[in-house]
Amino acid sequence: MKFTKMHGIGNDYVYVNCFEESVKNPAEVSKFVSDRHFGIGSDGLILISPSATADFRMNIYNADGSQAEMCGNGIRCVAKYVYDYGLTDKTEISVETLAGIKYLRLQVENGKVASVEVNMGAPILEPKEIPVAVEESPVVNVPVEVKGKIYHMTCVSMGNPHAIIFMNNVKDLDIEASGPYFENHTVFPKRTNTEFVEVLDRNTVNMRVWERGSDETLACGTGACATTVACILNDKTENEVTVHLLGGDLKIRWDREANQVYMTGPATVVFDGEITLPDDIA
Ligand SMILES: N[C@@H](CCC[C@H](N)C(=O)O)C(=O)O
Repeated sequence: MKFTKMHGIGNDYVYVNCFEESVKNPAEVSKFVSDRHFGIGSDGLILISPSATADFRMNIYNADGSQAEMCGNGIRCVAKYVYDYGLTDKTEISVETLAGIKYLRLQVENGKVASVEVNMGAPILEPKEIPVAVEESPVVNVPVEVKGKIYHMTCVSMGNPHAIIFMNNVKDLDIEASGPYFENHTVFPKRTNTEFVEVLDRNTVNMRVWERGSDETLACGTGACATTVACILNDKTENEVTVHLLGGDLKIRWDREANQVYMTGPATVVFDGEITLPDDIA
C-alpha cells in the first residue's frame, strides 16, 4: 500500500490516495499503521477518494480503528495532498465528510499549499445531537462527576463530539489520569473528545486534548473549533481566538451572524512510503 505521512501541527495521519489504492479493511489497517513501534506511527488513517457530491471525499479512522465523522487537521492535509500531488489545480475545493461537505481555501506558496482555511460549518449545541445525555440545552458549564471529582463541561459537536473543561493550568495536567474516564463516561453515548483549556486573554487560549480513539494528541482541529465556541458561550473570549496546542497554533473564528466556524492552519508532508500489510488485513 502506497501512503503519505502528513501532519497538521503534529496531529499525524497516514494518508492513502484511494484514486489509486483500495483499502478493504480500513479499521484494521488504521490500527496496524498507527502503531508507533510495529507500524508507521500515527494518530490514525485518512482515505482520500472520489466523491459524487464534492471535489473529494475523506474518511478518517482513529488509532483504535474507530471511524470518526470529521478531522480538522486532517482535512487541511487532504487539501495539501490533492493540490501538491496534482489531483486538482483549484485553490477552492469542497470535501465530503461524514459531517457534511466542507469548503476550503488553499493558500499556495512556491507552488505548494502552505496553509488552509476551512469553513467547518455550524457548531451543534443540541445535547441529543452532540450526543450527551444531560437535560440542559445548550450544555454550558454543566457539572459532571469523573472519577469522584466534579468538573464543569461545555459540550459542542463539530460533527464529532467534544467536551470542554476550563482550568487554570493545562501544562501540568495529568491528562492520562482523567482523559480516558471522560472519553468513556456513560453520559457520552458515542464516547467523546475532551479539551482541557486555559484562557490566557480574550483572544488566546492554551488547549490540550484527549482524543476519542487516539489518546492524547498534539493537536485537534475540530477540538480547537469546539473550544472557541465554548469560550464564547461562556463569555471568556471574543469571536476570534488563537488556540495554542502542543504542536502549534490554529486561528479560529466563529462568524456569529452566519453561524459558521472558520479554522486556519498549516499542513505538512512528512514522507511518502510503501508498506506491505499483513495478509489477514490486506
Ligand atoms: N484530530 C482530529 C479529530 C479526529 C477524530 C476524533 N478523534 C474523533 O473520534 O472524533 C481533528 O483535528 O479534528
